[in-house]
Order: sequence, then structure tokens, then C-alpha cells
Amino acid sequence: MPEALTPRAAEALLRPLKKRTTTLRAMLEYLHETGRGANIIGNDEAKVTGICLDSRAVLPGDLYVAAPGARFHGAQFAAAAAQAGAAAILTDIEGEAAASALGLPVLLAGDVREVVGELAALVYGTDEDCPELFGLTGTNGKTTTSYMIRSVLRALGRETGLVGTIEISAGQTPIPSILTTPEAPQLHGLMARMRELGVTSATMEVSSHSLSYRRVDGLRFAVSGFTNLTQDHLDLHGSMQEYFATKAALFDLERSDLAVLTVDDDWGRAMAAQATAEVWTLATTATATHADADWVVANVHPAGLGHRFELHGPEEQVITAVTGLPGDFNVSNAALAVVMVLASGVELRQLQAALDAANPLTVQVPGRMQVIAESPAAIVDFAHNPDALTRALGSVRPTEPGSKVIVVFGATGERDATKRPIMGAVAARHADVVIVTDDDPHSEDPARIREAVAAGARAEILANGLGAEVHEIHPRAAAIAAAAAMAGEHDTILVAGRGHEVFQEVMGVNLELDDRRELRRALLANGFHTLEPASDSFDPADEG
Ligand SMILES: CC(=O)N[C@H]1[C@@H](OP(=O)(O)OP(=O)(O)OC[C@H]2O[C@@H](n3ccc(=O)[nH]c3=O)[C@H](O)[C@@H]2O)O[C@H](CO)[C@@H](O)[C@@H]1O[C@H](C)C(=O)N[C@@H](C)C(=O)N[C@H](CCC(=O)O)C(=O)O
Ligand SMILES: Nc1ncnc2c1ncn2[C@@H]1O[C@H](COP(=O)(O)OP(=O)(O)OP(=O)(O)O)[C@@H](O)[C@H]1O
Repeated sequence: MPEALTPRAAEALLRPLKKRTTTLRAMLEYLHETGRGANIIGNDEAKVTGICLDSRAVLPGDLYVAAPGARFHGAQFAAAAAQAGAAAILTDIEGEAAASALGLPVLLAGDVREVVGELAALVYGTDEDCPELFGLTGTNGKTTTSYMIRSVLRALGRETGLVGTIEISAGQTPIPSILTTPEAPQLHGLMARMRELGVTSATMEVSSHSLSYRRVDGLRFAVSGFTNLTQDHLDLHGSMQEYFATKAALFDLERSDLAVLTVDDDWGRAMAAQATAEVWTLATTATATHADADWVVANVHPAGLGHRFELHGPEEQVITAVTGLPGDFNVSNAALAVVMVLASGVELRQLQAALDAANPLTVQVPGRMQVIAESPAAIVDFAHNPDALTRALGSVRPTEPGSKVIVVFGATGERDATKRPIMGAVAARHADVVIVTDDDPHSEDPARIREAVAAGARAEILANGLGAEVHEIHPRAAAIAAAAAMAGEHDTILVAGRGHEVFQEVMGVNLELDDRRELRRALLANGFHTLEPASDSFDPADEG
């Protein structure tokens, strides 16, 4: 397993190299000017040079943000932050006693998370200087689309940064991500570092958690994009309506100048109706009901592993592009990437020239429809919710008569448990051999998760008289090995789930596991050939 950086070492990589100094009084004045109640206990001339939400990552001179959480109040860790060199503490009434007992100056605010993003912008100067930001939200496709945008921007000669599920890259050697969207203090530190390193444009995945937890506050997106909305994260959001409302916040004028919204279904159209930013709509499934979208995908044809397609614009513009990843959903992702770059002001002719010269949309994304072998077709994909699994399985059906689809997957622990039987049913409908295994069960009993997934598959088979066979095999490496042993050269194996990750948490223990490595090994052991891993993108599995 790659050697993990300590929180402080990782934090240092997310900070600007040149320190700026802000006083608590300047922060207080800002809060008062913007109508927020706040006051200072102790020295209001205290100077801070950084801001941090985690005591374990505090660097000398920081404002430690002691925020309430689901498990703890951050004030519990204020003493540890002080020991690490915090210069002051930002907290709320609940944290006041513990924070002020330490003798450090305290900035007291009504709701800490409500102000932390804007204060981080003041500390790092990102309210004045920030790269042009491309933000992506939606249930599926954020990572893939942001890689595609970055690739197009690079083809246009831009210096780029990227923040997402796989990596954080501030124009330097990338580091593996912990969260999809980091906390606000880290995001602002990163943006400042990017500017120092000459990054002009950055792509950022904006998870619904980050919107709920106000992690992107204080940032302004030049162009934000919406991929789709399907069932996921109901453990946090409670209902699809609430999940929708959380994501919709990205498309308010106060956060985004322009929003490119995929309107392939009712959720997308509702998003377009609600957004207050300028909206460009995009239809990626060419049906008559979508013909009124600003940009429409047309003439999609298979090309290599991916597709060639056209994008038709509101003023009869036509763009032609080629994707490299399997799956028609990757045409949707690619189209969104292209329209977002256009929306940022790049001229169509210049964009078409970059697409023609470098084929930037054929970029590989670790663990996203990553082809490991061609015979049998063996693919590792990060599908971990019902819609993604449906789309991934829908795109791998073999053409040879009598050939079969073998799927290896599971459901994650400590997350939306209602997905489990639904994913089982999806697999039973689309595959011939369903191998249910573990997928990052965290602290939950993996056997119970497998049971719920397999029960969904069996119920679907019974209800619809389907012919799929269901196996429960664990650990995951054994399930992958079993799939390779069952496959014939015309079959397809899809290993779905946390494919790009380099470990799985099982009952509180991190076990090293890379699906791609396991699948390669298993295929070779069964006498099949595998493809060379791509070397053109950062991959956490190669680190360390
Ligand atoms: C549900 C959720 O997102 N929770 C996040 C939230 O936790 P919380 O507010 O409940 O914090 P807590 O654990 O009670 O701790 C309270 C405070 O004490 C601080 N603390 C805690 C311990 C310590 O030693 N020192 C310290 O300072 C914490 O930083 C926090 O500020 O704030 C914490 C501090 O940043 C996050 O670590 C934590 O993310 C947890 C680990 C998590 O798993 N989040 C996932 C679900 C998430 O955010 N995922 C999305 C992507 C989802 C997807 O698309 O799949 C993402 O953007 O990554
Ligand atoms: N546009 C899309 N529509 C439906 N499914 C998609 C789409 N794009 C990708 N997928 C599926 O979702 C999986 C995850 O893709 P990707 O990582 O790009 O999404 P994401 O939104 O970043 O997810 P996460 O935040 O959980 O990483 C893919 O492996 C694929 O199976």
C-alpha cells in the first residue's frame, strides 16, 4: 500500500508557499460588514497566516477552526491545535469555554461552518486572486468529466489544476485525495498555491457532501456543470428532493457565473428551471423532447473503444469529437466537458483545432471503464450505485452469440443501505453470472451487506424468470479470480465498485487491494492476454 502522508505533511502541500498575514480584527470587520454577529475574546490584533479545520493538520500560525460535527465538537481538540502552534481559535458558543481556557485569542461566530469559507478566502487572498474554476456536480460522471475538461484545457495550452476523488494537483506532483471535495480552508489554500505555481484554470468535483457542509463557500465558479441525478447518498440527504436541492445550490448566481446543465431527464430540466446563474442546456440523448436544448449531441458512432459524436449548438455550430472510454454515458461526459470549455469563452474554431490535433477526450481515467483485456473483454469500473451499474453493464454486452456477461460487485458499508437490493436486481437483469462480493464494507459486517445485495438479485430472478446465476464469493480477490476462471474468450467481465482504490476497509482494517492488478493477475493465470496499464495519468496505485 502507498505510504500515506501524515495530515500535517499533506496539509503543507495544500498551502501557498508565500505566507500572508491577516488579523483577527480584519476578520471581525469582514463578518460585521457582511451582517454576521461575531466578537473576539483576547487580543484582536492577533495575526494568523493559515486556517485549518483539523487539529491533526494545524501548522504554526494557523487559525484553528473548532466546528461542531456529528461525532465531536472541534473544541475538544483545541488544546492539541494550540500545542501544534495555532495562533487563534475560531469557534461558536458551544466551543467558547474550552477554547478561551487555553489563553489563545478566540474569534466567536454564530455558525462556524457558515463563515469559514469566506474567512479562508480572506486569509489566503483567494477573494482577489483565484484560478478560473470549472465545478462539476451530479451523481455520476464528475471525475470522468473533470479529467476530460483538464485534458481539453491542456490541449489548449493552459496550466491546469485538479481537485477530485482520485487526486489533487495544484500544478505540481499530484497527491492522492482523501475527500472528493476537501474542506474550505484546504480548498482556498490550494487555490492560492495554484496561482503561485502559474495555474490559470482548475477543475473541481463538487460533491453533495461539500455543498451540505459548505466546503466550497467563498469560491466562485466561472463555469459549473451538472451531469445527472440518480439514487445515491440518501443516508445524508434523506430524499431525492433534498439531494436535488443540495446540488442545485451550485448553480445559484452567487456561486457560479454560468451553468451548463445536462437536461436528459426531469431532474436536469428542474435544475435548469431553478438555476439563477446564466444557463446553457445540453441534451446528450437525442430525442425530440430534448431538441430545444441549447446544445444537442447527434450522430454518435462507435470509434475504437469509445465513440465519435457531434455537438450541435444554438447558432448552427457543429463540433466533432472522439471519446476513448467505453460506454455511451462517456459521450454525455465528453459533451459536457466540451460545452463547459466553450462556455468559459474559448472560441469554437480554436477548440475544434485542439480536439482534432490532440484527441484530448480519449484520456484514460483510473478505474473508470478501464479496459484490462480485450479477449475476454475485462473492464474495471467505479460503478457503485444503481444507475452507474445499469449504464456500465448496458455498455458491455458482447455481440458473439452464446457469450456471457460476468459481473463482480458489492455495496459499500455505512452508506445508503437501500441501494443494496436494487444493485443486486440491476446485476441480475443485465448479467448472466452475478458474483456478489465485498466493496469497502467499512465497519459493517460484510456478510450482511452481501446477503442484502444477493437477495435483491435472487428476488429479481424469481419475479421475472431470469436465467442469471448468483454466487456470493469473498474476499474480493477470490471473487475476481473466480470470474476470470469462469470466462471464455468471447465473454465480458465487469469488476464494478471501488476499482481505482488501492485498499478496502473491512471491519475497521485497511486491506491492500487493487481490482485492476487482481484482474490482470487472474486473467494471466487463466492463459489470457492483458493490456499494458496506461502511463499517461496519475494513478494512486503507482504511488509509494
Ligand atoms: C459526513 C461527512 O462528510 N462528515 C465530514 C465532517 O464530519 P463531522 O462534521 O461530523 O466531524 P467530526 O468527525 O464530528 O469532527 C468534528 C470536528 O473535529 C475535528 N477534529 C476531529 C478529530 C481530531 O482529532 N481533530 C479535529 O480537529 C474535525 O476536523 C471536525 O471539524 O467533517 C469532517 C472534517 O472535515 C470530515 O472528515 C467528515 O467526512 C467524513 C470522513 C466522510 O467520510 N465524508 C464523506 C462521506 C464525504 O464527504 N464524501 C464526499 C463524496 C461523496 C461521494 O460522492 O461519494 C466527499 O466530498 O468526499
Ligand atoms: N454520465 C454518466 N451517467 C451515468 N453513469 C455514469 C456517467 N459517467 C460515469 N458513470 C458511471 O459512474 C461511475 C463513476 O464515474 P465517475 O467517477 O466519473 O463519477 P463521480 O460522479 O465522480 O463519482 P464519485 O464522486 O463517486 O467518484 C463510472 O465508473 C461509471 O460506471
